[in-house]
Amino acid sequence: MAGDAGSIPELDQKKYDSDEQVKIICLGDSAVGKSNRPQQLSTYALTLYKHTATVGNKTVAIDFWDTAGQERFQSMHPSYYHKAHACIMVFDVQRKITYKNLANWYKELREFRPEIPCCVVANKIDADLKVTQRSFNFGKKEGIPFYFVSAADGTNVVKMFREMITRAVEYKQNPSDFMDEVLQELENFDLEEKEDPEADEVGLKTESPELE
Ligand SMILES: Nc1nc2c(ncn2[C@@H]2O[C@H](COP(=O)(O)OP(=O)(O)OP(=O)(O)O)[C@@H](O)[C@H]2O)c(=O)[nH]1
Ligand SMILES: [Mg+2]
Repeated sequence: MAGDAGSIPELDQKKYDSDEQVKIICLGDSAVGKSNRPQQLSTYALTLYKHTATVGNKTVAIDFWDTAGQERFQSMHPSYYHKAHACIMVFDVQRKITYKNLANWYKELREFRPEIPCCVVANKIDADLKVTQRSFNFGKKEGIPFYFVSAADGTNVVKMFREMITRAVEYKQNPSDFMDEVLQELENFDLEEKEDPEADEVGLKTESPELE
């Protein structure tokens, strides 16, 4: 695959310029449950979960971007953030450090995407339901929505995804980010096809799981 990355349609981020395509990214430490799958040696650096939803009277295709591996370096490749319309930040209620690290993830997110909607997800509540009585203040000041979730038993998962999809679509229709608009303008001028420089580094996998 190496050397021919420009021909991988999934990695062509131009598609996110069209009205019907939305990109939502997941951030958070390793093993917080972003992908909700048994621990495995990561073969793929990047997985796109594909989903379609109806928002208003429009059908929208959503790509959920999920990575394995890069989180260990506490930093993501800039292309991960590129053109993202919303971000889901996940921590594990059983591991305090993953909650503390949200601040780092949020800082990096805002460097690349200053205005996109985001939320905080407290995952694995099935392991200890008492945590739902605790209050987690991260993001409160900024008004970032917070969800108690169990990816394992499905609690709040569909609700969270639905709300994030709606917010992503709203953001796309009405970006509050001045830089977004400038970049969009610049891209309209850039008529040349370019090779995707980072595509060599990722193994790509796409999946279409049911959200409900
Ligand atoms: N009890 C419980 N375990 C969960 C839940 N979600 C995920 N897990 C478990 O947590 C472990 C890590 O889950 P992953 O989905 O691999 O976590 P990740 O954040 O995608 O990790 P990386 O891909 O390494 O970044 C696995 O053993 C999952 O089975 C949950 O809601 N409840
Ligand atoms: Mg994962």
